[in-house]
Amino acid sequence: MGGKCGLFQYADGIDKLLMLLGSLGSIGDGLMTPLNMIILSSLIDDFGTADDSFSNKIVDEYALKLLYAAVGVGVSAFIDSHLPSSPVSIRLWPDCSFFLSWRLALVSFPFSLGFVIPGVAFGSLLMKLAMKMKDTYGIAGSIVEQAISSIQTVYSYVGESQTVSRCSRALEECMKLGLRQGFTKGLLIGSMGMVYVAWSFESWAGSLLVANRGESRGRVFISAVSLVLGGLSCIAALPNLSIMIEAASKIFELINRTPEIDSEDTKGRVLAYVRGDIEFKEVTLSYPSIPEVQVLQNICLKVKSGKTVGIVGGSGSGKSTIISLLERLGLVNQEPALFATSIKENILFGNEGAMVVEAAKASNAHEFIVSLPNGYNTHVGQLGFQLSGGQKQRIAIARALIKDPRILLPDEATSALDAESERLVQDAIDQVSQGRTTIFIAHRLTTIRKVDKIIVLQSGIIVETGFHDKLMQINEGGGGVYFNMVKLQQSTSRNTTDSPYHYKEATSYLRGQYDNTSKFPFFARSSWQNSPGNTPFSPAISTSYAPSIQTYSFCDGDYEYSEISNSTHQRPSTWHLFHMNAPEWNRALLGCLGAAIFGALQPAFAFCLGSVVSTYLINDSSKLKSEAKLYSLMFLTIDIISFFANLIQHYNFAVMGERLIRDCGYQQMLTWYDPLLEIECPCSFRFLLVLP
Ligand SMILES: Nc1ncnc2c1ncn2[C@@H]1O[C@H](COP(=O)(O)OP(=O)(O)OP(=O)(O)O)[C@@H](O)[C@H]1O
Repeated sequence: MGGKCGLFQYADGIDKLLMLLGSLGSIGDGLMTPLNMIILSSLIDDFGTADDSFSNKIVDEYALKLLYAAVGVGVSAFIDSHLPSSPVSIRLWPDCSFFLSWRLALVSFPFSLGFVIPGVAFGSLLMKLAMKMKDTYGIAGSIVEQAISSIQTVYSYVGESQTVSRCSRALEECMKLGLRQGFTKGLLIGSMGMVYVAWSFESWAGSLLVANRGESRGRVFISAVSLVLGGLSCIAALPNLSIMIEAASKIFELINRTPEIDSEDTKGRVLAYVRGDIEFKEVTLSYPSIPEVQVLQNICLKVKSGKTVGIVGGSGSGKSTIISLLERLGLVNQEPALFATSIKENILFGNEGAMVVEAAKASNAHEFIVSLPNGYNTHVGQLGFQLSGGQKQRIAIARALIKDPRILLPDEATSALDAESERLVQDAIDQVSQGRTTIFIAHRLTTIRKVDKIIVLQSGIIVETGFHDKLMQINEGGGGVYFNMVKLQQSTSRNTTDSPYHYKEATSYLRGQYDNTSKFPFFARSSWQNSPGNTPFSPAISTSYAPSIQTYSFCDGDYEYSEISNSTHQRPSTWHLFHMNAPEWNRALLGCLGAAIFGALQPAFAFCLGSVVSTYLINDSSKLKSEAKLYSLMFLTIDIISFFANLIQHYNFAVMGERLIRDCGYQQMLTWYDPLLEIECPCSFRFLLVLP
């Protein structure tokens, strides 16, 4: 344990001292109940043999003993680790029962295991179910998360019903697991009723020991109490122990992991000055996931410091792979990732105290930044969603520039932009690439006409090299690869400009097709134009729809919708909420019934337990035995009732809870389509009704 691989491998001296103090405290804390038990056993004996001499003096004596025990335990508990049940106390319970009455402890020991075994078995089953449920809820959650983060795409492809049904399928799976979990929980807590079986046996066996063997009444009774409590402590502590061991092994696995590429490794050559010359010498590369495919084959490429190179080629030809091999040198991605902070912080990333405005001016970003209400302090939002693609790219260029890289690698930086943004970004790149080695990847071949060298890639092989005019002159068999790419792009761009079929119309057409067939009322009114989700992008259109907003309620599996004012919506009446809960009434009643029965068993159990103590004090041994038998039978009856009461209670509440979670999740999916509505989800009221 204390060795290099043990549980305490990362503990220093202070940690070990604290753990030692904690352990000592734990021993003291664990002594509390056995000490009390020993004191109480004497008290019961003295009470049983009491005559008129059972005076205040004896009472004072026991009160003082208990006070001393309490002070000692209080001090120990203060320095204890405060685990719900420390291993020390578990260890002391059985010791105490053996000390008080070894015969009873010996014969009753199997009964203690009787409720430890089902506890451990059902407990681990519950744990497995909980892990499965976590994964399944994770799937449902990721569907929602993905849909929300790409809400515009979901809208424009009319993917609402598909997304809702995917999410509800995942939630159905969660519900099935939840029901199994409820049933197992019922079995687990029901099987805890084995504690009554232990009581049943111990009160009967104890009566025999008192009547036939003349054992001390107090010691026999308290020995039985210790045995039961010892078993219960085991059950309470086992999950803690297993969680501790499991957590420790996972943490150590993480700490001990040796990454293949260690970014903190100081070995290797550190260049004092990067001139900017790049050379690929017969580079061949395969990705580990597909080792048989050579993504780059025998690449030889020389770029002199300060020169510009353009890499072109079809999709999957290996352009980005070349750039990936050169990363960390000043990269401008296709989709630049901005951080959810201000523009200034984004530009400064990795280089505090640099000239932000100069970098923004050089990247053509200054003008648009100062036109924003908060200028350089404008928050760009998560991943920069509050900025246009071109604006993001110009900020990314400023960020790259601020590091003053010798090598700049713009990866299709202008591929997703309109003509005006493309011009601004291209100007920025042209400006900042002056005096730096720059390797462009561009799908729009017009952007690399002026570069010093163009590399044409096909399936990871360089098939042509040269500047634009030279490559355009290759005319073998209908032209070279680059020549054909340029021609194809020219004709495609002409066709696109001539086409009257615009994106918005295409989208409206697409939605119209689906809207007619949609089975959800939501989608019937959910057109591109009046969609509240579309508001930020088309305010003029959406305001004309604003006064009338629709909402939905989920009732007996059917959707109702009604028009309400967007400013006022009434809170539903309590009766209405009860009515909405109608499908759950029978489950709620059964669950409450189970809970009430189990609750009622506790006073019955307390009565039986108290009666057993009184019975042990009877001097007539045959009466003692017959009464003890009666209470023994009563404990058994309590056990059986408790098992079924718990099963009924936990299963029915699980059914109810899981249905509510499913419905709420489902309702949530419908609600988030309309960010403006802020409908209070009716199911949340149902939750509130259930939770108390
Ligand atoms: N991480 C990876 N694991 C396995 N294969 C990969 C990985 N990244 C890329 N590839 C494969 O390597 C090949 C080259 O990919 P690469 O991204 O370099 O092409 P590209 O020319 O940049 O394509 P595009 O123009 O579409 O971005 C492709 O066949 C791709 O499927």
